[in-house]
Amino acid sequence: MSVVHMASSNVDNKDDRISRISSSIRVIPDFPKPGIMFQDITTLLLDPKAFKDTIDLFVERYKDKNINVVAGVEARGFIFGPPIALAIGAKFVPMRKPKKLPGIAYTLLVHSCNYYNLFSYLTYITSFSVFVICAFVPMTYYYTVSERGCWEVISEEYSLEYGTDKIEMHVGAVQPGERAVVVDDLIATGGTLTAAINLLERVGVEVVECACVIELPELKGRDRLGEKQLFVLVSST
Ligand SMILES: O=P(O)(O)OC[C@H]1O[C@H](OP(=O)(O)OP(=O)(O)O)[C@H](O)[C@@H]1O
Ligand SMILES: Nc1ncnc2[nH]cnc12
Repeated sequence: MSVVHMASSNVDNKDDRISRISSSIRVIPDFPKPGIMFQDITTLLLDPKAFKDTIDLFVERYKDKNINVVAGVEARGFIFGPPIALAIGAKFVPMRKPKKLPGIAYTLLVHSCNYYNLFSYLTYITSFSVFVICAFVPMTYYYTVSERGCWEVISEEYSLEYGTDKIEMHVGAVQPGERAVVVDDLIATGGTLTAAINLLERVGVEVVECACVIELPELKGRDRLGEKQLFVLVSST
């Protein structure tokens, strides 16, 4: 296995926590596709000191910045985001992969995909009508009149180093004017973080910064974020 050396990026080079974090990340060549040097953070999680140092460095940066929301991108942002959110007294908002969050649009979609022949179609029409009367109307009332907004899901598509994907968020999870940090394990092309920023900004949230453990500078994800600040602990060289 070839070793990719990591160098500290945004944080103080003299902080010896960085070298421990850096050396705890395993690099796996040709995964999941030939040519990809996969940065595997599962080995960082096996080292409690490196894991704690990682969280501490983010907490030190964000604890006095009046952050209300830590948004974590599925899946690996769900590992680093929650401990940061708890430590700085912010809420954690999961940005999920498609069809994981309950929402009106997906309930209808799932029903329409399951009916193929005429009998089933009639059954579908009947069940759909019952669904509209029994569920849709109260649900619409629930999220428009009650102002909870919990059922509305918004999504953004994005391209990756090795494919395309989509992330989704519940609209009612955040409020206009709240201040957010978006957390993920790694920035490559910047597509994922850009999609997360777009989702939050569409509902009026101020994205203060993005925070990642690892940056792959060759893929120029930082450029894709434009003016948005990016804080990373280690950078591949
Ligand atoms: O900067 P980008 O080019 O957008 O790539 C970075 C994203 O890629 C990885 O996730 P992946 O999509 O592989 O999903 P996973 O965490 O569910 O494995 C990583 O955890 C980031 O979320
Ligand atoms: N090289 C890489 N290693 C780990 N996760 C990634 N996501 C996108 N590129 C990646």
